[in-house]
Amino acid sequence: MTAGTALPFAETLEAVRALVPTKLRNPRIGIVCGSGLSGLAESFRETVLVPYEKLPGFAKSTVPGHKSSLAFGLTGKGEGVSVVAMLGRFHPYEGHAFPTVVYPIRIMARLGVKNIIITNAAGSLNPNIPVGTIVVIQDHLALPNLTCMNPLLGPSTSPEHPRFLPLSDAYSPALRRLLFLSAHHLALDRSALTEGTYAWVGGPTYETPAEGRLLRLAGADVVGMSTVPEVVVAREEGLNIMVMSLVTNFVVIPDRYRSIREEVEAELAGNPIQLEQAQVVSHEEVLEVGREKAELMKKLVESVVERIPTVPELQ
Ligand SMILES: O=P(O)(O)O[C@H]1O[C@H](CO)[C@@H](O)[C@H]1O
Ligand SMILES: Nc1nc2[nH]cnc2c(=O)[nH]1
Repeated sequence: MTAGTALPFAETLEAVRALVPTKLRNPRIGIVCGSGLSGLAESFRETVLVPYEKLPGFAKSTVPGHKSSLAFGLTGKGEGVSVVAMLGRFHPYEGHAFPTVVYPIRIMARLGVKNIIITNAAGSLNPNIPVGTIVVIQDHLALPNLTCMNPLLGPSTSPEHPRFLPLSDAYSPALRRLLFLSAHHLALDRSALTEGTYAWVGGPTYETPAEGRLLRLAGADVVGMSTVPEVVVAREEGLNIMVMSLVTNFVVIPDRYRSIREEVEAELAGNPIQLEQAQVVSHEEVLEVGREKAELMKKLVESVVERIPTVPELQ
């Protein structure tokens, strides 16, 4: 789908009606599983998996660590809470146009979702936020949005949606509060969960040291290649939003560059030196940390989901 193409909402909703039992098809809570985090839906009960290929308007996720299905199910104690999870998302760098990237969010909203928990894997730009930390996002910095790469570009999708959407209040304080309460009830170490700002970049290349430094200087704590288009559209659809970034690696920002000139001059002077080699990040490393922290992320998400029905402003 490209900007301006009519979106096949009616067909997608009809497919959900045909494939998902009544009890599960109008969830109030949506979850987006980031790289390596599809396990967030493993503890759902009565799960019905709907492959994206059966949903008109959906693409296929091509990134390792992203499955391509919606999982409908129940979570929490007693009767349980009805939820839907995206096992795999679409990123612009895969070649998907913005309307495709955010289409599942618009579908969730039309199914009845009011609260959305978006997860991702991200690189840390902040020396005080080590690998393995979960960062609840308080704000974002989206260089693409500032340069005419905004998911809301193009004709308005509906007269009900504001053309000029404010984003200063995008991240729900009530949901974030539930996350910290959950961390307390799960007796999580205080250092396991922190607050920060997410920088969205296009990818698929990881940052150069200079780019990492720029984002850090601009106030970002973590960086990734997803999430912000989903947040923007979820906000346009009127959803309450919480974003949890799992830090899977450090973005390499050396204090100083390795100087080849110094090395050559030292060698010529008979005192060879070898300065530190630059480190590099890999998607395998990203997925590995996702596996290590999957259980903790799942417990936190479950605990937040269970508490949402108790908060009047989230209904
Ligand atoms: O943001 P998610 O989808 O979790 O994935 C993150 O991990 C991938 C890079 O390793 C990128 O897609 C980045 O955005
Ligand atoms: N842009 C970006 N995305 C990531 N996703 C996981 N780690 C990273 C990273 O270091 N940079």
